Amino acid sequence: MVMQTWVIKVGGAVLDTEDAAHALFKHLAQVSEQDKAQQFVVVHGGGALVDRWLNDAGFATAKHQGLRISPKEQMPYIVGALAGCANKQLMAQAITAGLQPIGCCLYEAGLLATQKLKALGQVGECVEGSSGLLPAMLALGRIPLVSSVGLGDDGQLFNVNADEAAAAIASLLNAELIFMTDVEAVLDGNKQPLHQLNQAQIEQLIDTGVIVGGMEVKVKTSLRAAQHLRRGVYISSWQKPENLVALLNGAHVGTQITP
Ligand SMILES: Nc1ncnc2c1ncn2[C@@H]1O[C@H](COP(=O)(O)OP(=O)(O)O)[C@@H](O)[C@H]1O
Ligand SMILES: CC(=O)N[C@@H](CCC(=O)OP(=O)(O)O)C(=O)O
Repeated sequence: MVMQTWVIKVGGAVLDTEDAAHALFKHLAQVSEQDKAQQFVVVHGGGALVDRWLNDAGFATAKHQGLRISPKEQMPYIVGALAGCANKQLMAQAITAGLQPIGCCLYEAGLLATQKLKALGQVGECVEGSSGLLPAMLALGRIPLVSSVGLGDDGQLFNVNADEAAAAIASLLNAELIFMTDVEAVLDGNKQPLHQLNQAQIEQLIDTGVIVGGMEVKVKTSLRAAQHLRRGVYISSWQKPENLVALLNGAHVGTQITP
């Protein structure tokens, strides 16, 4: 059987809406049950949880072009929130939805991390590692649930943006890539959904301040991934789990970022 692999990135805000992750995983469980030729890797964020944990610990936190500046002393909280709390809470939702997840971070998935830019502290970017375990997990019929915490070959911990982590994993597996965020689509200046975006349109929307913040990282990462994978990448919302099913069935919902 020729398997089609999907990397589904779920924004961490899904944990702040009761039952949202459970509903999303239930839809995924149904598709898995119906179509054995599709396999899934879920990559998750947790930015909102990191905000709360850092605030509770008395730290100020700031972002530079959508990336959280990550000083070394904040890493225990960042790693705890992402690879600990968010990962395990999502596992719980996946299990009760009927899936058999395996929680892990980028290292087990086959990616190493290196420092992105000195000024950003422990913000990492992915480089290919060795002997990733994702194919083995998938062959066992399990769903890898990957946090965006990275490790360097020198043992340093890194905070990788979860959109970038998902794109790196899609590239590693030559997989289809879907971003499930908290908006149904990328919106234009009049808050209307955009169904398709290419490089020139993206640059124009960023230059005019229509696409900002987390969405700027997401569309830039999507464009790079689409160009590398040589196919469209989708952005849709976990608030509409039926959209995920539609995308897995080849329908066109949300925003398609074209190479
Ligand atoms: N043009 C845009 N269209 C849609 N959302 C946008 C746009 N510009 C900025 N955003 C913001 O980006 C957010 C999604 O990015 P982010 O919070 O990083 O999501 P996630 O946590 O799912 O990765 C939206 O909730 C919205 O506030
Ligand atoms: C470097 C960087 O920005 N890391 C992100 C990782 C989590 C993330 O990306 O979470 P969402 O997908 O929920 O936004 C952060 O610390 O917020």
